Amino acid sequence: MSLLELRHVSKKFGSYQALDDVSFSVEPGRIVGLIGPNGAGKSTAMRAMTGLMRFDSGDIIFDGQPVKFSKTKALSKMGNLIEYPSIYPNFTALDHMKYYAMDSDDPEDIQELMKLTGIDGPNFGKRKAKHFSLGMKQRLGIAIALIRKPKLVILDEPMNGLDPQSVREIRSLIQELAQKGISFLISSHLLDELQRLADDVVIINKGKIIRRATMKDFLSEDKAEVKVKTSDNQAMLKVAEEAGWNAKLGDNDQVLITVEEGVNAQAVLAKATEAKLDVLDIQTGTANLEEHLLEVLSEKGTRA
Ligand SMILES: Nc1ncnc2c1ncn2[C@@H]1O[C@H](COP(=O)(O)OP(=O)(O)OP(=O)(O)O)[C@@H](O)[C@H]1O
Repeated sequence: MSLLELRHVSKKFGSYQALDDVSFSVEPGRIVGLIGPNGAGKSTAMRAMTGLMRFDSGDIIFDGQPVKFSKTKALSKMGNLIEYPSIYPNFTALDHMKYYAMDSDDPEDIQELMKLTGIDGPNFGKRKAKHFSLGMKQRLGIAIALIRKPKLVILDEPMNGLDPQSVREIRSLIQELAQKGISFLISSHLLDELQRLADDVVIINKGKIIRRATMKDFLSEDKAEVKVKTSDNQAMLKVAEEAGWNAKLGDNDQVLITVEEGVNAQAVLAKATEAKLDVLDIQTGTANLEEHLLEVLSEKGTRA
């Protein structure tokens, strides 16, 4: 059974359709990336599924129970960092943990949790939150979200504003927690990061889900391409088109040619040489998440 399931969820703000028949699920122990351009409806969907916002129609089921606006029993097993837990400037990390544990009927062992999330180290100690870096606050936020022993943690842009070292640390923390069986639903603009982290992707645009897949399947949908840079890319494009190949100009001053039978780097090189073009660079590869995502969004004619 899915841990979280959205079934045909819709939400309008006035006449604006922010969520339009949204359905997707999060399976136990999976890290799911919720991806979409600005204004796509990611935060709205996250707020609906945590009971922070009313939705107009459809169902949201979490851990076997319907999610309704206002607190429900189910929500105690959902940790969310959408609306940040208040961080009090004069509290230490331990003060925060004690304070939020009081709120819970069955809190996780605080010392254990502080160790697990790395907020028990010398950097934290007696230091007050007003002196924490963004990365430290993010760790503390995750630790607070875990106090209620959640089965699902929802993170809206968890890597925002973090330096590369903190991004790495938060990534390994999430992976470690997922291995312990906690599911994550994460929205992020840092697609490289999601590519490394997420098991599944859900793509939303203009309030509609346009794709649900495992990250592996989503990336492998993308066809391999020969990426070639020559002394005259317009001429190279013409050569490729005359050969009947599927080719286009790429963003990065390259000609991109889809690999298919008889079309590979060697064949491209041969054609370029025949046309007396200097090949400056040639490589074969698949697009990354960002490139493939842009392609999917434009395919649907909904690119924002
Ligand atoms: N309370 C609100 N009242 C009116 N419109 C809203 C409200 N909240 C969100 N919207 C609109 O709904 C749409 C979806 O917003 P949402 O914040 O869910 O997008 P998002 O995918 O999270 O975007 P971003 O990546 O920019 O955070 C936007 O057009 C936004 O302006």
